[in-house]
Amino acid sequence: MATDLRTHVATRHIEDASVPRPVVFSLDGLEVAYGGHRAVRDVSMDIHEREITAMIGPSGCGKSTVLRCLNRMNDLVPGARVSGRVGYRGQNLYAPDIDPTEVRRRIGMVFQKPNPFPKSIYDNVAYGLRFDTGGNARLRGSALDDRVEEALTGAALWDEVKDKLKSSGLALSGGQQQRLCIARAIAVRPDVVLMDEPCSALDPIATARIEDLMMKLANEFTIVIVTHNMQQAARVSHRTAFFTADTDSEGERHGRLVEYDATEQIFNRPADRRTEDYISGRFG
Ligand SMILES: Nc1ncnc2c1ncn2[C@@H]1O[C@H](COP(=O)(O)OP(=O)(O)OP(=O)(O)O)[C@@H](O)[C@H]1O
Repeated sequence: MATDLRTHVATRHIEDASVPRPVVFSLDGLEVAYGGHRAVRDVSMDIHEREITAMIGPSGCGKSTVLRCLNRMNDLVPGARVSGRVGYRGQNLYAPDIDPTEVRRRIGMVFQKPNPFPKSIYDNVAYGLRFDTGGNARLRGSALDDRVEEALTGAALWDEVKDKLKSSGLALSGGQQQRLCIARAIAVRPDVVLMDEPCSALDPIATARIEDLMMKLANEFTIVIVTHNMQQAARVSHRTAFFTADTDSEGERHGRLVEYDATEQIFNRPADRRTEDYISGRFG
C-alpha cells in the first residue's frame, strides 16, 4: 500500500510545502476532555494559509475532536473541555471576547453526511447570506442571486442546477448534495473550510469530483480535512498530521499527534515507526 501512496503524492505538493505560507492556526499543547476523560492531548501544530492539511489516523484517535476545536464546535458538545492554546491569525480563539458565532462564519464546516436543509437549492446557499451575523450587510435581490451563483460555481455545481434552483436540495444525488453543502459553506466567503470525512458517504466518482474541487478551493481558502482514506490524504493534501491512540497505565486511551509534516515526507519518509506502520497498513 505504501508504494501506491507514493505514486499518488503529486509533485506540486512537494514544491508547495517547501515554501511556508502564513500560519492560520497555531495549536500549542491542545488537549480535549469529554466528561473528564482526556480524548486527545499534546497537539501542537501550525496550519498554513491556502493549503490542504489532512488529519489521518485510526478510529478514535481524536481527529474529529481536534478539527472541531478549530471553529469552536466543541463548545456545543456537553461535557467537552478544551485546554492548551488554539491561535487563529494571532488571536486566542478561546479568549472570552471572541464570539463563537463569528468564528463559525469565518471558519465553515462540511460534515461526513451531506446535510442540506429541507429547502430549495437556492435557499440552501442563500441561507447564511440572508441571516449573516458577521457584520456584513444582509444580501437581497440581484446581489443575493449573484452570490448564490458565485458559490454554486465555486462548488462546481452551477451547471448542473442552474435550471432548477427552486427544486429541493434533498432531491440531488449524494455527491451533488455534498457540493451543495460546500456551496453553502463558501457562500459567506469564509477564511477556512473544515471538512470531516466529506467523501465517506460517496461513491468513487463523486469522491473524485470532491477531491478535484478541494484542490481548486485551496487556491482561495485554507482547508483542513479529516479522512480515513490515506490515498485521499496523499492525493489532495499539502501537509499531513498522523494521530494515534495510546493506552496509559490505568487502561485509558488517549489520542495524540505522532507526526506532522509535508505530505510527501509523511508518506515517503515518515520519521516515526508508528506512522510507517500505519501508512503501510501494518496497523490501524
Ligand atoms: N461527544 C462526545 N462525547 C464523549 N466522548 C466523545 C465525544 N466525541 C468523541 N468522543 C471520544 O473522543 C475520542 C476521540 O473521538 P474522535 O471522534 O475525535 O476520534 P476520530 O479519530 O475522529 O475517530 P473516527 O475516525 O472514528 O471518527 C473517542 O474516544 C471518542 O469516543
